[in-house]
Amino acid sequence: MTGCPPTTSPCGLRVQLRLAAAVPSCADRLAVDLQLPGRGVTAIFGPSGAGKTTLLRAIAGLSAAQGWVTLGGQSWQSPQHQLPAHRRRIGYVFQDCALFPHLTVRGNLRYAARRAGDGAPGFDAVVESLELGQLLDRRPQTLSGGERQRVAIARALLVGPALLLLDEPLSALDPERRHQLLPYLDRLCRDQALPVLYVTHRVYEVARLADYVVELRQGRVARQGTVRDVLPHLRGAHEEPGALIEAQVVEQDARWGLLRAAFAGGALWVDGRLGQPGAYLRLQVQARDVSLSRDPEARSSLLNRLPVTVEALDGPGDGPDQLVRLRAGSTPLLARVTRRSVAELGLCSGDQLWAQIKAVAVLR
Ligand SMILES: Nc1ncnc2c1ncn2[C@@H]1O[C@H](COP(=O)(O)OP(=O)(O)OP(=O)(O)O)[C@@H](O)[C@H]1O
Repeated sequence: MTGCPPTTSPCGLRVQLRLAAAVPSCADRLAVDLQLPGRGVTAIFGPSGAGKTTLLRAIAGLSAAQGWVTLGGQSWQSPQHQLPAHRRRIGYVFQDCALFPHLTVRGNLRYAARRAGDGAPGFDAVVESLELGQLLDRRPQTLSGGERQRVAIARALLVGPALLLLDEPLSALDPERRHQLLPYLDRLCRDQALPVLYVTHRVYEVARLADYVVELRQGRVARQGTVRDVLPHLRGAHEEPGALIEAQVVEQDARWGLLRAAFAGGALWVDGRLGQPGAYLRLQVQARDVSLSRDPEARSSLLNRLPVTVEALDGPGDGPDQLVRLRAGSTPLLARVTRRSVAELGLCSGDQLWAQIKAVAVLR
């Protein structure tokens, strides 16, 4: 990183930070230069040890990183001054949520509400939005993991933060509870007119929640951009890579229980129970659910076929499969096919093909 001050943007979160390694001969633990949107969810994605928590703590002023942090044109940190952590108007939800065990849920929330700054949401509104009314008289140790996380998120919101930091808020939960909490998080993040940084190492959570993505590796930014552009490049442990399509429902087929959702690269039929005409849907198509054909007339049981252009072929790995990067219009898509099929179809970048899509998940 250079020693130059970043150009400040009137809105958005500007972060240019460096945190030296404990061992002087080693590379910095963190060195990032980010210009992030002023609202919506930015996923901070990366494997264990990539520096995700280190980045959040540095932005919060909880570790002695050097550089600049500016939010909405207001400087929180520069080489000349450092706003202390408690004056940064941050709501921070940790992996293990750390509620006060001697206080009830109400007591925990009231404690946060007393620290509320100007423009903080009201107690009742937050309790309602996270459906905590039935839990107010309970103590944290009597709550499920998902309920505790909802309380922790409510507590962070009650402070009236200018920035919300969520550090793997679902990681301590089993898959079912994770699934239950995701809609709360989704709604909450969309309702807030503030930037949310959401740390995760799960591609599914990125696809579900994020607008913008920063991929970290070894304390450096490996990739950043809109979720649509970055998602097909993310590899989570035991997760199939895939692409994200933002589409609008343009037709309802009541007879067969289907909806047609259109986007710049074409249209897809999806489960008719998952939306209404006119609704905007976020769709995920996994690489293993996409096959390729050169024949525009190929008869098949698959309803969804899109004209695509081959953008690139990922290098073959150890196994028999290969990932083919495609574009449907301007929308990235990904197909997993066998290396044998790549050879038999003679696939090269620039080729125009048909993508046949076996399954489309409606994320929201
Ligand atoms: N207090 C510390 N002192 C020195 N090194 C640390 C400290 N805390 C973390 N590290 C190291 O910094 C690197 C980044 O750690 P960090 O906790 O930010 O990763 P992470 O991406 O959040 O990982 P995880 O997903 O496992 O939580 C790791 O190599 C870690 O061992």
